[in-house]
Amino acid sequence: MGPFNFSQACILSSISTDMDIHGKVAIVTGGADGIGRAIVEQLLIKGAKAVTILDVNVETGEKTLEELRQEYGEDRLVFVKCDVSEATLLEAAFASTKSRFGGLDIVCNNAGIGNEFKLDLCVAVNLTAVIRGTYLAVEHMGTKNGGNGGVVINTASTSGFYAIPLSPIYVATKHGVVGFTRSVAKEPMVVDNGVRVSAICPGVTKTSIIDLKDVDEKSRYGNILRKVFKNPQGMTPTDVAISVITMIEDTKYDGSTCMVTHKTPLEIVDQPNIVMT
Ligand SMILES: NC(=O)c1ccc[n+]([C@@H]2O[C@H](COP(=O)([O-])OP(=O)(O)OC[C@H]3O[C@@H](n4cnc5c(N)ncnc54)[C@H](O)[C@@H]3O)[C@@H](O)[C@H]2O)c1
Ligand SMILES: CCCCC[C@H](O)/C=C/C=C\C/C=C\C/C=C\CCCC(=O)O
Repeated sequence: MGPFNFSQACILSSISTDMDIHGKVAIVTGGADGIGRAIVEQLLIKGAKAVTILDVNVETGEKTLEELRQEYGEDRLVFVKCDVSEATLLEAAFASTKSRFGGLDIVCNNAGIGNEFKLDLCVAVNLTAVIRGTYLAVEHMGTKNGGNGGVVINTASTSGFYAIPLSPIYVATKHGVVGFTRSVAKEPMVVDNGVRVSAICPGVTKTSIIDLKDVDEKSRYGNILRKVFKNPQGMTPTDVAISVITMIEDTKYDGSTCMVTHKTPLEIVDQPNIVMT
């Protein structure tokens, strides 16, 4: 008898099928702007019945709501002001989405900030809220909880795979999302509830986050980081969102952490083959 192997012990017990987004209900955190907004739009293009945007930025959220409603219809989109770092607000937003639309099928835990000089907030938004949002998704979509199962896509980053000496805290949160996603995707309680969990790990993407506007001039490396991100080569938010849609639809991506950059198309990044004994 060989050594105990956690991965083998957690063999997936349910067989999942590809998802048709048409008619589905989704939540996208950080959906007011950038990559989140592009995910919302791609879900609507794919025929989602309804999408709830959760975002802390009311001005941008309402503008996005107005613009996307004009394009895709009044009844398919809701904006809920929600700071994802506040557990009670996040819980309430999941509950209200489910009761309003009669179900929930897709959750994109995407909200994030680039300002690592606010340590507690950076961890709360980029990591803790992703963990909480994943378990809320299981609670609301799980087959053992009266749901139909569903898909969770967490937004990590290519910086979830390697070191960036000027941004250790941001990088730590993204490594956290990668490790959490790989693990929770195989957690028996999650698998048995028919919920597929994966992470998208984009490289540099042209959004407001890379302006690092709220980073204090006096913070260490703040100005250098702003220079690094000035006129970068990078993807558009829509490039990333199209990859997210592929991951939602195709069960090939279940439990995966996938990189996409302006140089490489969507690609599964496997964890090192280390057997825990
Ligand atoms: N842009 C990039 O180069 C890049 C690369 C890799 C990963 N990412 C990740 O992609 C995700 C989306 O970032 P983006 O580039 O679209 O940035 P963005 O700033 O354009 O969008 C982020 C959205 O999240 C919202 N948000 C921030 N804090 C929040 C909170 N506490 N509660 C609710 N909403 C909140 C913002 O208001 C904004 O609408 C983030 O997790 C980011 O770390 C971005
Ligand atoms: C190189 C600086 C990394 C800065 C991180 C910063 O604090 C936060 C940035 C926020 C958003 C950008 C998101 C991800 C960056 C992803 C990859 C960086 C790739 C840099 C490179 O390899 O050139």
